[in-house]
Amino acid sequence: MSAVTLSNPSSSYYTSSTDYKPVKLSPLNLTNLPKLAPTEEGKRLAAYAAVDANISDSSKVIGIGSGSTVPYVVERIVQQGAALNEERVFIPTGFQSKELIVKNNLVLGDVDQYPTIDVTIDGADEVDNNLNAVKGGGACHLREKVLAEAAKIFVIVADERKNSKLLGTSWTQGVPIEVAPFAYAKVLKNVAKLGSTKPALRMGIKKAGPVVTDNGNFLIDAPFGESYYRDPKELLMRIKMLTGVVEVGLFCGMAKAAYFGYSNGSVLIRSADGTISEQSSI
Ligand SMILES: O=C(CO)[C@H](O)[C@H](O)COP(=O)(O)O
Repeated sequence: MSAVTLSNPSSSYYTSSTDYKPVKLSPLNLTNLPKLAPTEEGKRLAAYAAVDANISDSSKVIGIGSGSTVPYVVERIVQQGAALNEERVFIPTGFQSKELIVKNNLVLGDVDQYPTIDVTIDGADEVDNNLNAVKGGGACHLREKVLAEAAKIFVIVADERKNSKLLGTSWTQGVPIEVAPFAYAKVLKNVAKLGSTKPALRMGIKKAGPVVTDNGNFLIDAPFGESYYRDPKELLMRIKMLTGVVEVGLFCGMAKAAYFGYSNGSVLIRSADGTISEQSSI
């Protein structure tokens, strides 16, 4: 992979800010890695950059999130070496990440044993300019939120398609809401009253009937108009107050940073303190 520096990125490409002045970080050295399709390349870049910057020798309890970018997170952690990883415990956010941990011979733990996690790295469906995220496209957001909240450092990794100014721009299927099964019809009515356009029970593919989460619950996808996404925290609180709702896939004010991998070989890093950094790769 050749070194790419985005010398003059269009501001709207990355951020709504017109005075886009990224801090340039030293390049990621990724020589001798197999070539991937462009989007996969972006996911791998984001994951590797996030692991390198956030998982150090002193990170002993690590939360592993869900989604298509997370296998690259585990791949990079494994590359840190068996000696370091033998001293670590890995906490999964669901079936997929549990499998990743076990198949890579990492030590499996759970959040009830380790209610304080050093670092959790997770994917997202969409992230806005203020690091608010929609999660739950993979139906794991209850455990994901517990692990994000338990973590001293919570970091999001994704490819460039997830980088938005405002939630609801690219992720149009709505806010994922985990609900107690017997209450789903009532919650559907009540999210509609809150202003959701066409909320729907998420149905299984290759399974008759609704998606059932790892916690035995159902999911509602509740789309909202643009104005609601301008204050995602308010929207989160209003949905969370509905009786029967177990957890809402809006993560507000939780992430320390989001790493977006671009198919041109660069990573954009948005931090909670407002810093925007850019890392190329060689
Ligand atoms: O929140 C999630 C699961 O609940 C995932 O992190 C999110 O859906 C991203 O998945 P992918 O990388 O496969 O698009």
